[in-house]
Amino acid sequence: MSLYHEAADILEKAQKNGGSLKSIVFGKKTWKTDAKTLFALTSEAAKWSEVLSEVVERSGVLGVEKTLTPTLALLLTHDLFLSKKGVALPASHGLNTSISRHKVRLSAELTKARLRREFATLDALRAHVNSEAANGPATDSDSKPRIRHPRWIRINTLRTSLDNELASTFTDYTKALSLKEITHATRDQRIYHIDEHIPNLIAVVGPDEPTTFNSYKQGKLILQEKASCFPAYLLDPMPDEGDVIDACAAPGNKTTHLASLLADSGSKVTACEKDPERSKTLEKMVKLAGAGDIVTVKQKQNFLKLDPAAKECRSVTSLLLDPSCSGSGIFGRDEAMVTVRLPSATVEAPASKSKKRKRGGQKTQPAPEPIEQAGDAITEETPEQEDDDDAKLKARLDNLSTFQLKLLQHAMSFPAAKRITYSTCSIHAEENENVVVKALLSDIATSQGWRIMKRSDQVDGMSRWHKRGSADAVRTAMVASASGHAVNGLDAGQVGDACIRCEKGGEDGTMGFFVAGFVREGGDIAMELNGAPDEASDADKADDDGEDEWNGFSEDEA
Ligand SMILES: C[S@@+](CC[C@H](N)C(=O)[O-])C[C@H]1O[C@@H](n2cnc3c(N)ncnc32)[C@H](O)[C@@H]1O
Repeated sequence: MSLYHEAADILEKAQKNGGSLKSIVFGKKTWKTDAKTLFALTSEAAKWSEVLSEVVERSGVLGVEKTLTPTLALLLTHDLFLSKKGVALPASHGLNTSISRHKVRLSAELTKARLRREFATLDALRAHVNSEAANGPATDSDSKPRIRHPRWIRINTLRTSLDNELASTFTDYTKALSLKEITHATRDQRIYHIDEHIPNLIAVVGPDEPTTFNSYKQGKLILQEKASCFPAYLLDPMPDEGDVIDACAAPGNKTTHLASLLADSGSKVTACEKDPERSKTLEKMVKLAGAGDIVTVKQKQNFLKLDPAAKECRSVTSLLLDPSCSGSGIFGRDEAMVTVRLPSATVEAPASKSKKRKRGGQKTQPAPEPIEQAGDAITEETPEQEDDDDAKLKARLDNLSTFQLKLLQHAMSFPAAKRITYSTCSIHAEENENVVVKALLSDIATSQGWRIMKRSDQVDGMSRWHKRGSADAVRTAMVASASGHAVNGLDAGQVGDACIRCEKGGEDGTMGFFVAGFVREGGDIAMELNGAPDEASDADKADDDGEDEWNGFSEDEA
């Protein structure tokens, strides 16, 4: 398959499923073309897709060229006019000739498309297209104002304070009283909003790139999605109560958040990270955030192999568990605001309007709606890999949730633990409510008295958060687990209400996210300290066997 056929495949998938280009390209290892080349071409073509679809449709080439699918025509037109190297095929290649012989007609349509948009030169149009891709168009396809995804910035109180930053880094910014002012801001406005749920978190919009701020470079500001701040805040580690483990820690956003919550308390955080490369990033992040005195990084540490009965674990009263997941709740920085719009297959050549036909096996269909992939920088997990079919997705979710449950049960086996948070940036119930219900019904939970942290027992900002877990998903998991209709004496509605969800995109300005808290009343040492519980040994054994381990989507340090 050529570069263009593979690129067409990618764009069609992105357009059909709304998936991210990055995950489609890099989630598959069997491309014939170099993945970077494919990503470069498809992301450029996606940026230009609205203009080029118009050009291809109006030129009528699709009505006369049998070998060209709409997507191939768009890609080839892109390279013909907009790539420095031109079409990456020999001049005699069928695809090249099928587009090149319409160069004059296509060029005229490109000029008309530019003039309709009131740009005097192609360079001016290019600048506009690049800016729209970076910042998002001002309106949706139906001319409604587009919801902007804020940049969420956590003020690192280990190094600075909210007041200091507002008076320095954000001195040119105006305070917005509601998040809506941020999500509906115009592109040139500089505004901040102090979040009403998470202390020391602000939402920002403006033309400046926060990674260029000095405060960011000095570790005073941490770019962290709002939802990603929920787990440490929900865990609510009590100063002087005991120590905390961050079980799956890299790149370290939640680790440094925990450290800031525990500053001056005497309690310590142990951060485990299994992956060697990500361990280095974690170490760097902890240092930059000024959290080195509070956090001990255990590089290359598989959490499942940490012995809960070991002396170093006896003081651990809280655990934060944020394992690898499908990443289905997130969107990638690289494709923020990209719209994939493909030409309609039904367009006919002006000269032969009666000769309507299908091309390249592609079904004739109405012009597809643009798909927005709005997003912001996320560094903790890469976006979801595209699954070709439901069976593959199911298998992947089964694999992930088995691993996630194992980690959660291992966390429950720490003898002095009183609180655990479990979180994913997944939208799938399989990784969320299902795991929670299975964990609550497991032997380790029932024997050690683990319960769900009820909404009424949650820290203020989290009990006020409006979007809760799915009662239906909890009910389904209860029925599947043959537990009847209650867990911990709570019905599905109450367990669902104890779980917290965030929606991907929309007025909340969040990514798709899930978090649940677990508590153990009393929380006293409830087992023999010189022997790990059976579940832990089983987990270790499974890990040794290389089974049920998921390593798929955690490499993103971009
Ligand atoms: C979703 S990311 C964590 C993001 C992190 N909590 C943050 O907020 O920056 C999951 C991490 O867990 C690591 N991981 C996966 N399995 C692990 C295990 N068994 N033990 C320790 N780390 C693990 C992955 O390598 C990955 O870095």
